[in-house]
Amino acid sequence: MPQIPSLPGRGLPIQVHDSTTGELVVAAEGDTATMYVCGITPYDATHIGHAATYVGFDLLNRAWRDAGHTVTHASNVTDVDDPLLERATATGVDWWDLAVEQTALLAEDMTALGVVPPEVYRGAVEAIPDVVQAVEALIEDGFAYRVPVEPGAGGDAPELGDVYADLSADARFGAVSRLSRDDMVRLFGERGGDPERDGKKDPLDPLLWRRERVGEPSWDGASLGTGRPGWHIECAVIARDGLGLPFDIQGGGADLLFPHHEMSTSHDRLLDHGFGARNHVHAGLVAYQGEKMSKSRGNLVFVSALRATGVDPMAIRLALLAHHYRSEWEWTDADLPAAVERLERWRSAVSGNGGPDADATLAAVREALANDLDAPTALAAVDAWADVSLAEGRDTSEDTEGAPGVISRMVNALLGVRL
Ligand SMILES: Nc1ncnc2c1ncn2[C@@H]1O[C@H](COS(=O)(=O)NC(=O)[C@@H](N)CS)[C@@H](O)[C@H]1O
Ligand SMILES: [Zn+2]
Repeated sequence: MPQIPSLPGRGLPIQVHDSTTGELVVAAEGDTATMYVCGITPYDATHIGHAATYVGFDLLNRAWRDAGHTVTHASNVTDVDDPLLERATATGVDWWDLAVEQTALLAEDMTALGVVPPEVYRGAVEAIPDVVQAVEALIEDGFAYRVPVEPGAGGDAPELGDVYADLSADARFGAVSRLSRDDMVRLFGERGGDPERDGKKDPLDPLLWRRERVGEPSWDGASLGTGRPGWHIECAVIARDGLGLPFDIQGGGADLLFPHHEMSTSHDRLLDHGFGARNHVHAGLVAYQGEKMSKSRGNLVFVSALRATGVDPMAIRLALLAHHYRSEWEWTDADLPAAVERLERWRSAVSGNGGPDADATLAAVREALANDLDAPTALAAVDAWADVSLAEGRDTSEDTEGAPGVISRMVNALLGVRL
């Protein structure tokens, strides 16, 4: 757990951009601020896209603490899901070994990048008993139904069928993304859904429990029969159990708004008769070589590969912070040298005993972060302080004794950069 230095004074109430309304909202009203940030599907960890999203939400975590909130941050690892099984099969490795190894690599990379670890962190496999209970409750309430599995499916009592959520039970389905039905069906098909499956009441109905298939891992599903959890219900249950409902922020990259956050919010609404996340916040997707950095495309830049070159991970973090968390941007090989240079400047600027007054810079950084986590503006404020501190022949008589200490503690606590 990285130590977060205390700072003089207190930060402002943090406002973030809510994807549903497109407006700035106060991220947390109460003393305890709660956020669920979706974790990785553990293969191809940790690429720059993952890191940009997690550093983005780490800013919210840190700014919330500076504003006086107690933070409960929950997250998951999707350590069983079709893409993971497919990758394990394609590369001839055991899927569970792959999940364990990649989850450890993510943790190592996040630690190196100074990301504060979540208080609640659960794997899909570990959460299966809770998912089973939730799916049984949804069936009980008439909010879920079964679809017969194809002949030859494995497991006991295959006639029990796969379990799907009945979205018609949720009058507010669609309220999160506000997409057209056509867009929903298209995105659902592109991102792990099965709109064309026969026997479903509605093509958008999402899988809650997939019955055992020959060659696939499966677990005891009590009255559901053996099988494994669907994707969206996993996050709905881990968030509900880890944070309680409603929680303040559901977060992730922009590709999770639909279907994943729409569906998991719908499940929580049905499980808790009305609540889910108060607001939904999404990070812009990072591209590389002209396309979104993604596992399916394989155009990936890995944090661990950059670290292996000996570059300071704090420079990687600064390279990410140079872009607003919601912006879509392209990683280029020039990003890192620019960040290394900035890191070196900041380090030499705080190396003296005194320095220009730090209070105005602290206030400017707090104001920038309170305004939808505007890291680029915050970095510019520190750049300005460093420029004065490093200016040739400047008049050091106005120097404030503790200024460099305030700056380095602030850069650490609020930006997560250790100088
Ligand atoms: N190119 C990218 N730029 C920014 N964020 C990205 C990028 N690719 C993936 N992410 C984000 O990284 C996080 C993990 O992505 S993931 O490994 O595919 N895993 C999942 O989306 C699910 N395990 C969430 S429950 C998600 O929030 C996703 O939106
Ligand atoms: Zn999720």
